[in-house]
Amino acid sequence: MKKYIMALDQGTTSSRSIIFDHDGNVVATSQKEFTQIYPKAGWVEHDPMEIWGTQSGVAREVLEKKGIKPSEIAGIGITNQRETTVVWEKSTGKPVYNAIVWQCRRTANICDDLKRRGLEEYIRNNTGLVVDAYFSGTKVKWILDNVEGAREKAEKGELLFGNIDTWLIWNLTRGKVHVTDYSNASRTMLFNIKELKWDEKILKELDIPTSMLPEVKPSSYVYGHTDHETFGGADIPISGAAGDQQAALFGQACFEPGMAKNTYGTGCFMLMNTGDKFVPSKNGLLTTLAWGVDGKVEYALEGSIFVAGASVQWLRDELKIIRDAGETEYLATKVQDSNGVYVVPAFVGMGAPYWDMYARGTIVGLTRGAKAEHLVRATLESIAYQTRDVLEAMQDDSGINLQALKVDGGAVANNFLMQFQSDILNVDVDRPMITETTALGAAYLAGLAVGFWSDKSEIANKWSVDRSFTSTMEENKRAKLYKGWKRAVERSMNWEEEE
Ligand SMILES: Nc1ncnc2c1ncn2[C@@H]1O[C@H](COP(=O)(O)OP(=O)(O)O)[C@@H](O)[C@H]1O
Ligand SMILES: O=P(O)(O)OC[C@H](O)CO
Repeated sequence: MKKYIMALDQGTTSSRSIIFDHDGNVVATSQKEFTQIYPKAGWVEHDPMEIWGTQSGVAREVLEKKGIKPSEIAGIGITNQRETTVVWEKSTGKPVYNAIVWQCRRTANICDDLKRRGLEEYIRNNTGLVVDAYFSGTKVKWILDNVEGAREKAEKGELLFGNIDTWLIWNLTRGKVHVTDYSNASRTMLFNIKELKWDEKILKELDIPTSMLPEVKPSSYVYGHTDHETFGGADIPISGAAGDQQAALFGQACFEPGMAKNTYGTGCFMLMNTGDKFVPSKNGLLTTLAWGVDGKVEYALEGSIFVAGASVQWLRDELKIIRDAGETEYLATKVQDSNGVYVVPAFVGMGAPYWDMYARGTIVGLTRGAKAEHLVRATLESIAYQTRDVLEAMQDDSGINLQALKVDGGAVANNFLMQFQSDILNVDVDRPMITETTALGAAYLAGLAVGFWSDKSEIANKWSVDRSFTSTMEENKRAKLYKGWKRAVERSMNWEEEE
């Protein structure tokens, strides 16, 4: 009897594996951080072999932890940091270069060139995305243009491209399956989300051979089975895949148009389900595919914030003023306010709604009395302010005023942040019982494909709230604080100069 679903959650800073039971409860978790590679300012890479090594390692470890047999797993759901680009050799499975991470800014000049050539509108209308170094398309071009011999091999059909979902499925099946799902495809800037196919015009403009691209499939679908050697003899169906932010939208049961969630991880990503409609944004949001389920695709509006929890890691790893992320809550509440200090964590430029590849981080409002606690508090507050920026854009684009925002991700453990978030939005913030909604969403997608769960309504019934945060801040104060944030953002924009 199959009792469980396994989710593989390959995030920006760690690989996680979580086992869920039929009630959607977490049975066991295993997690491993991996190396962040910063070869130059603004560049970010990962080692694809380390990604595979940590991810397959935690998958085996989580089974061992509870003595669960692979044969008890009904299906595996994959969810992943999106946009991060791997190119590898078809014959050997060897990457030709490190994975270029979504945060990496190295292709800003390729993007500027696309803009100069007047392609911005075409790209926005057909992929739903803004032209930015964030997405995979220009990263693939960079690899083909800069890695010796890569372009010739690609043209001979010897190289494959994939985001992390594709890379993991390729390895789990030992090179048998080269696929992606609609949600991940929609983040490449190469996929036409209206026609649901790879966009020939963009591929031509970026000089990317079609033979490198994975086949695009639904998000709840049996792509293949684990190879015998990967899971000690078991052929487990790999039956779900979605980009981590879309998976979180699914895990939060945001199945109806107008339902939204915000995930606080390395970055912060707010997505609103817009049903079967491609809703264009006039406020700097993205239009993206939420998933392909039940024989159709659904769309979402997205506000992507590049740095959220990562700024807390910066306090820990670079400034060394905290030892662990959890300490920030205590330190932030030791002071009344941020003492006029604003931190704008534009470490890798600014995403929605500003889209400035040349913005860089800044701290403003320092006085002689500014203490470490103020800096910690201002860092947490910056996460909430950025969220307000995208919420305002989203309400305007969708014409829907949110009554409550569902939240999830590692940083929602921080009660100060959640309260300040509600205060600065003047919207209730609902934290669910299970905050591992990214993994849960992937598990649901996988479970639906193999009949472990029957339909979306069965899943929707499992969602329950842990704690609701309601604003207690006066409107005057809210407006004053937010005005200061907008001024601070202006100071950080257009800072880095093109080489
Ligand atoms: N109590 C906390 N307060 C603030 N930030 C936190 C807290 N706990 C974790 N974080 C932040 O949350 C992030 C981890 O969340 P997670 O959802 O695992 O991210 P990801 O999937 O992007 O790797 C880290 O960037 C970390 O700094
Ligand atoms: O790894 P996370 O959770 O920060 O998510 C990264 C996003 O998918 C990038 O688009």
